[in-house]
Amino acid sequence: MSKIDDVRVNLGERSYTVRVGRGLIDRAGAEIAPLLRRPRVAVVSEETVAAAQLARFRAGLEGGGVAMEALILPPGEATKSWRHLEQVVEWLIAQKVERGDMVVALGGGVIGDLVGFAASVLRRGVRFVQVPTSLLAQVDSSVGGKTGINSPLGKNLVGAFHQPSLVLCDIDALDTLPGRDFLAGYGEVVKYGLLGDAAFFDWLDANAPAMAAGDKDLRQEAVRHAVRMKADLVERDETEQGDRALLNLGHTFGHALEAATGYSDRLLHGEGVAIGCLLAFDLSARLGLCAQEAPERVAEHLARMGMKRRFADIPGDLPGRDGLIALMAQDKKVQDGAMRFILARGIGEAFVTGEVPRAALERLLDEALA
Ligand SMILES: NC(=O)c1ccc[n+]([C@@H]2O[C@H](COP(=O)([O-])OP(=O)(O)OC[C@H]3O[C@@H](n4cnc5c(N)ncnc54)[C@H](O)[C@@H]3O)[C@@H](O)[C@H]2O)c1
Ligand SMILES: O=C(O)C(=O)C[C@@H](O)[C@H](O)[C@H](O)COP(=O)(O)O
Ligand SMILES: [Zn+2]
Repeated sequence: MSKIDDVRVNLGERSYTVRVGRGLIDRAGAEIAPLLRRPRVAVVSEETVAAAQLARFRAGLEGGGVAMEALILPPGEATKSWRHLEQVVEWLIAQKVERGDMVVALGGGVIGDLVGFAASVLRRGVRFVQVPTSLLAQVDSSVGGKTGINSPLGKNLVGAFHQPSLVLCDIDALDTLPGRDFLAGYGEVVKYGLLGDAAFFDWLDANAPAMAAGDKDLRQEAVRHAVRMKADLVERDETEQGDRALLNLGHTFGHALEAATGYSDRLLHGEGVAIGCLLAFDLSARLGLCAQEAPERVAEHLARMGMKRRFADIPGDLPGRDGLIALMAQDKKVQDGAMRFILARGIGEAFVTGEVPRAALERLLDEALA
């Protein structure tokens, strides 16, 4: 058996382990069974992931003596909706999932966020296991307990904090992930270096091309490192009263762009995050908070990885500057009606601030839209 990295998320009675390694789906039953009161689970996934990974997951469960029923939803961001939340909750009720039972989210961040939220409201809260199958879900969305759905007015505006009981990050699952989705997930990976770990950014600068090309040891190391960084922030600030907001680097811009593009495949979440991170560094340099060299390095890195980094890389029309600012004003970091941003003093040195003059924001967006 190849090496498994265990990252513990210490949150008192809500503590859990994130297991990172190869082959975890193939032995899902053995991994999950110790948590079960009876040997069955309710699995929610989506069509693309089910085609690629469900047979493996079912065999893995059965190998450990665990039976399953599955609900398969449509893929894509639009599934994080009221309609599909109702569908999941009603299906779980019809399956007679009890308070002591376990729900499993098998998929990317869309399924993890939706199913985690359904689990948080079902019978006032049932336990769930995250089996993240996208890079983004492995490094970010499966850890930390943020669950929810989108509103047409903004991303993740309806949701709950509900921590999983176990997270299984199977690096082999990434074999079937399309390249565009791998790079979108990489947007969240590089975010960790940018927000708080310049040495990790340097490591990514050297290793990310090989990682994207398929090197599994590098993938495992990147996932482990990112999960450890996220666990540290979540342990310090579970419900985002302070430092956890650093994980939102790039998201004030990115979420507005996702809403503006109708949560469609014009822009994936991680793509919006990458564009948003570059904007945050650009704004930081314009405000004299960091050297101009910092956004230049970020732009060069994203370009070398073949990632979207400008508004012009998003197909179709975008709203004007004021329309984008109106969408940004729905951000959950808004306090007393004022927007707050994650800016940076350099690579790896992000901080939260409410002090961004409106004129600077307008100039930034005008130039980005030109
Ligand atoms: N809760 C959090 O802390 C948190 C953190 C970051 C992002 N998010 C949310 O996560 C979502 C984005 O997650 P995502 O990028 O995983 O999107 P996703 O769930 O839509 O998955 C991306 C694409 O990859 C496909 N896919 C996933 N795993 C696959 C596999 N192994 N093989 C083949 N195809 C596979 C999916 O079908 C989909 O088309 C957004 O809604 C975002 O808001 C939440
Ligand atoms: O876990 C967090 O905290 C994050 O901010 C991680 C983000 O990558 C993620 O996209 C999160 O869902 C955004 O949170 P939101 O509160 O801005 O909706
Ligand atoms: Zn994100």
